[in-house]
Amino acid sequence: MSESKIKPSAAASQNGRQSDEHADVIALPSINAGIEQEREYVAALYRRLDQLREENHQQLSKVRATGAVGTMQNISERDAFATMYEDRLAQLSAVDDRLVFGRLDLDNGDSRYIGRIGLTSEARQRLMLDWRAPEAGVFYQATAFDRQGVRRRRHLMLKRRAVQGLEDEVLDATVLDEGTENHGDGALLAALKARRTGQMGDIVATIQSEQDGIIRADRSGVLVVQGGPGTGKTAVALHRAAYLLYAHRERLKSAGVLIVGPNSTFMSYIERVLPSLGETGVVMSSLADLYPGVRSVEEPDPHVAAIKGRLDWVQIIADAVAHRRRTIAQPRDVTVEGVKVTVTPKMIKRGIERAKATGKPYNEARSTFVKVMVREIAEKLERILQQRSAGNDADRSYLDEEVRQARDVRVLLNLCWMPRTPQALLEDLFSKPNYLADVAPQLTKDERRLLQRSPGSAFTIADAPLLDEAAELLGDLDESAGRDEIRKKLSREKDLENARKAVENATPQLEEMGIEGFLDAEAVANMNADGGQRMTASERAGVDRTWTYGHIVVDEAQELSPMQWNVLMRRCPMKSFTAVGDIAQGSSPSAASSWEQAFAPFADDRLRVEELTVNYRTPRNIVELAERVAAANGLQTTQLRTVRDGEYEPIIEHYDDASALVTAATDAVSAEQQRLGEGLVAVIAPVNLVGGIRRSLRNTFGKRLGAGAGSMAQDVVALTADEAKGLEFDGVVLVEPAALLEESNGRVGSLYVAMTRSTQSLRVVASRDLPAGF
Ligand SMILES: Nc1ncnc2c1ncn2[C@@H]1O[C@H](COP(=O)(O)OP(=O)(O)OP(=O)(O)O)[C@@H](O)[C@H]1O
Repeated sequence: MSESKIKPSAAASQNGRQSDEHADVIALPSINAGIEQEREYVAALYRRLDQLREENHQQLSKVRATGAVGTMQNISERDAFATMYEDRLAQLSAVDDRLVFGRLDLDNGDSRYIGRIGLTSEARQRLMLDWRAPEAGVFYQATAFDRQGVRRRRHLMLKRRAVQGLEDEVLDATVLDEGTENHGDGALLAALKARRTGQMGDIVATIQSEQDGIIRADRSGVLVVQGGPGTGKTAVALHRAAYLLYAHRERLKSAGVLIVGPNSTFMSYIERVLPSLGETGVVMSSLADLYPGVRSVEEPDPHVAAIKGRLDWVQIIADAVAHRRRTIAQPRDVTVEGVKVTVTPKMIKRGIERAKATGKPYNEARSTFVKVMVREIAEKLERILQQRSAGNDADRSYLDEEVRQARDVRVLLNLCWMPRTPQALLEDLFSKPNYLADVAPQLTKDERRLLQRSPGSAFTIADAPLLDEAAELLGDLDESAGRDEIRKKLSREKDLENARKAVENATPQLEEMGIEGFLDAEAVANMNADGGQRMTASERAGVDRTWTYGHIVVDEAQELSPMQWNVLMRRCPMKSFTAVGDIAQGSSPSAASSWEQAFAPFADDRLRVEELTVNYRTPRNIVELAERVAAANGLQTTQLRTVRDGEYEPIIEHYDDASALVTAATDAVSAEQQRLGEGLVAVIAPVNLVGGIRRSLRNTFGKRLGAGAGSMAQDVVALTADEAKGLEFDGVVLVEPAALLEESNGRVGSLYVAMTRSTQSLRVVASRDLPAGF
């Protein structure tokens, strides 16, 4: 370990709050410290961060240098520790930007700094609290009416590592007499007005009290966060994931947390938030990736998506699987080694019943069926052979294998109990109309016709939950899978035991390095599993369909179909969920009309609904327009309070000719960029126009045209209303709202979503009459 010590700053020593006897004790600046003293303290925090990094780095090099020698246990311990140091290094780097953001001064004279992670000095003096620690909660919760022992809350506003400003909220008036000034909510406003980058940022410095209550809410049951656009639902959901990982690290680190969002653009948009909060081990999945191993495409027909979303499929798939098992109507002869053996319907029925009685999934039970049938046929064959050889008792132990290999037998057993993959089962269902008709009487003839498609068609997002359901009932195709499971379980128990010992041995040293609680036996064992392939829990969970998570966070939850919920419920049998969304923004064909309805089949008694009511994103003038349009088209929205009035009035441009729209949209982007000075501008357009608009934007803006949510360097994007879901931009150009309304079959949800994506300005470009409410 390095010998460097953090020296108290001159300024900090002068105010004398802490003794200077120990070289590595850092004195806290006094309550009326100015920016210079805070800078000194912040610099000391960064020195400690750098020191920890250096120590981790050295440990990692040391561990790596030991090479692959020693016992298996030594090697797996070494790998586990290497992974741990790598993870810790990644965490220490990810929190570098704006490491600390707050300070609390309390009635009892104590001061606490609040930051992205907890830090202590080498002498175990607490330097900074993790924002998720129980004692840090008052930073977000204290108000002038309910001070909770807080005299003053100070926001430290950093750019990277540099303190750029301070903002004080004095909750105890006597502090004002000590010369401190009181300010409003400048830190929040500065965050809200900041230029958007195409990547969501964290809000850890300015979480509001209603949001904090949700973030720290109990883990059990289903917590639904209902809120209009821009109320911080996504932000709250991600901070809650980070909070739960901190508060329940033991359990969640090994089981993992899954975050589900609507599409891959959205997943990339939010992917940096958790690392910036010091958390890297979560699994992110869009609805398209719900079934590991199958990359599904959009479902082109919304009617088909609606049909496939119904919970009826649980029964349909069960019947479809059962239908693949059948007896024979008449006895059948099979030839083994030139001898004819008659297989009766009764024998097959007995075999099926015995296999079903194992309670195993279809493919796994099939091996019992095969075993039983092979034995019965072999016995019959043996009797025939005995008769032929007049009771001569030859060794006939080879007969089972002969029977198993016989072509006739294989054909017959496959006919009665065909091994099936989920993909093949679904392909059959959708390409064989009679099969579907047999097993899906719940669907009308027209509905079944809509589902028909040719074999080999790509699987769609709406198929993923059906594949999952089928996989659950079919089980593993590989007959040795059961044995593998047992082997894996035994070796895991051994891994866990080894890991426990390793962690115990290393704990004192780790604590000194500030890695307390960062590692548990379960996590080490996971790293050791899979033949030394170092997979973390999240990596394993992401590829394993049967993995069950400790908690699942679902964004845009109003869009999920009952079948999609069905998959997620299976992935978290504890039913520990955070689902955030807005019923009014629902646009998918299976969108829920109430949260109670969405969860009724799964968790109705464990449902808690919390509401967020302040729109932090969109200025008042744009929100009012969006709410007017929603109301005029029959959509009930909750009235939102807004934080800002809006500097720019919405502009509406009308063109006589639809052919002018592409150029008009391109010009509108330039006009918005001029109006805003700088910023990320998105064109949100009907599906049939967006391609042409992209081409035109490419001609005008070249490389500045970005894909997805945009980026710092790419400040122009063009998206459909669906793609824009959950994203935000400094300026929005909305093209032909009447067509946006039409393409979602008159449901105004998508148009409402599109209108509320802007943080600054909105410009509408239209050739047709505007929908009611404009
Ligand atoms: N407490 C806060 N401090 C700073 N910014 C905040 C805060 N709460 C929300 N925001 C910002 O408001 C914007 C909207 O947040 P978010 O995307 O989480 O809202 P949402 O409710 O999910 O919106 P939508 O339903 O429209 O997609 C984001 O830029 C977010 O960073």
